Amino acid sequence: MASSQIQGSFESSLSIQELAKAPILAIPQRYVQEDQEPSILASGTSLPTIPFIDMKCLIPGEAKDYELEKLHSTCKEWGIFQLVNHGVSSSLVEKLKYEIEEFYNLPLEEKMRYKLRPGDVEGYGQTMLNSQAQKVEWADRDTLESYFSELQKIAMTLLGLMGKALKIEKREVEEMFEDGMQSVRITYYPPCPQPELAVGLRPHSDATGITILLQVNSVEGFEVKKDGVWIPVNILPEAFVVNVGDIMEILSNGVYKSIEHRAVVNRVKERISLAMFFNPKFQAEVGPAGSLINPQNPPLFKRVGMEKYVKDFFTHKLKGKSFIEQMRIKIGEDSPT
Ligand SMILES: O=C(O)CCC(=O)C(=O)O
Ligand SMILES: [Fe+2]
Repeated sequence: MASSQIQGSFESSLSIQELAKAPILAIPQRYVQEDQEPSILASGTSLPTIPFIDMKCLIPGEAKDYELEKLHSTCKEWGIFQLVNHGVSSSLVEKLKYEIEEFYNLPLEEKMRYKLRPGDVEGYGQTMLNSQAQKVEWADRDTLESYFSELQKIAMTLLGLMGKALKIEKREVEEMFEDGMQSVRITYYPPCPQPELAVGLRPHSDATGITILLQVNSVEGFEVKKDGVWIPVNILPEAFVVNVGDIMEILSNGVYKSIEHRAVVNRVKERISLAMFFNPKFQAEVGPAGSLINPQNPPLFKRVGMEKYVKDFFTHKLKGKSFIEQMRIKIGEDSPT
C-alpha cells in the first residue's frame, strides 16, 4: 500500500462558495431539488444511532472476541460505524482540520492560485463526483501525508479484521487490497438559505472497499438511510466514520451491506468533510471471495476486473445503491466465472 499514490479532489464549487457570501434569501432555481426524502425528526422518541467500534479493542493479533463480533454484526446490520480510540494523534487531526478550514477562508484570489486547469491532477475547483480524482496540493503536505499514512494503516487493519470475521482467507483480502488505490475528496458545503430545497451530496453508497470520513468542522449534515428512514448522524469530533463500501458488500457475497448516505446543508453554517476511499489495486478482481462460495452459497455478484469496475462507475449516474445492483447476478443468469 505504501507505494500507491495518494489522490484527492475538491468537491467544492468556487461559484457556490462565493454565491453563499452574498446575503440571498432564496437559492437560484438550478440548485432547487424538491423531491428529497425527509429526515426523521429528533422529537419525542430517541433517534437510532449508528454503532461505535473501539479500535483499542481491535488490536491486530489480539482482537477481543466481543469487539470483533460487534464489528461483524455492525457491518452486517448497518454497514457503518463511528471508530473511536483510533490511535491517530488528536494534534495531527486538529492540525489537519485547521489547515483545511484556513484554506477555505483564504480570499478567492488566493484560492484561484491553486485552481484546477484541464488536465491538472491537483488543485482547487469544482469536480464532479464521477470525474477523475484529483491530487491535493494546497494544505501543508506533511500534515496530509501523515494523516493519509495513519489512515492507510487503520484501513488495512479494519479490512483484515473484516476478512477474519467473515472467514475469508487472509490471502484473498491481502491480494485485493495490498498496494491498493486510495483517493480523497474534500467537500465544502456552504450555508444555504433554503436547506430543505437544496442537496449537499445526493444519496449514494460508496463504490469503495471502505471509506473513512472525517467531519472537519463539527457542523452536522451527514445522514444515513436505515430501514428506509433517513437518520441524521451526530459525529463525535474525535471519531472517524467508517463506511462499508460496495466492494466489501460484493467481496462478502452480500453478508456485509454498504449503506446509503447523503449530506444535507445548513441554513447558517458552512460544513466541510474529508472522505478517504480505500480500494483494491487495478490488477485485482472485484467479486465474491472464493473461500465463501460453495454450492450452498452461490455467488450473488458478478466478477469483474477492478479497472473495468472503476470505468463503469465513472460512467454511471450516482443514485442510491443502483451501481452495486447492476453487479448483482440476476436469477437465471449464470455466474460468469
Ligand atoms: O460530506 C459528507 O459528510 C459525506 C461525504 C461522502 O459521502 C462522500 O464523499 O462520499
Ligand atoms: Fe459517500
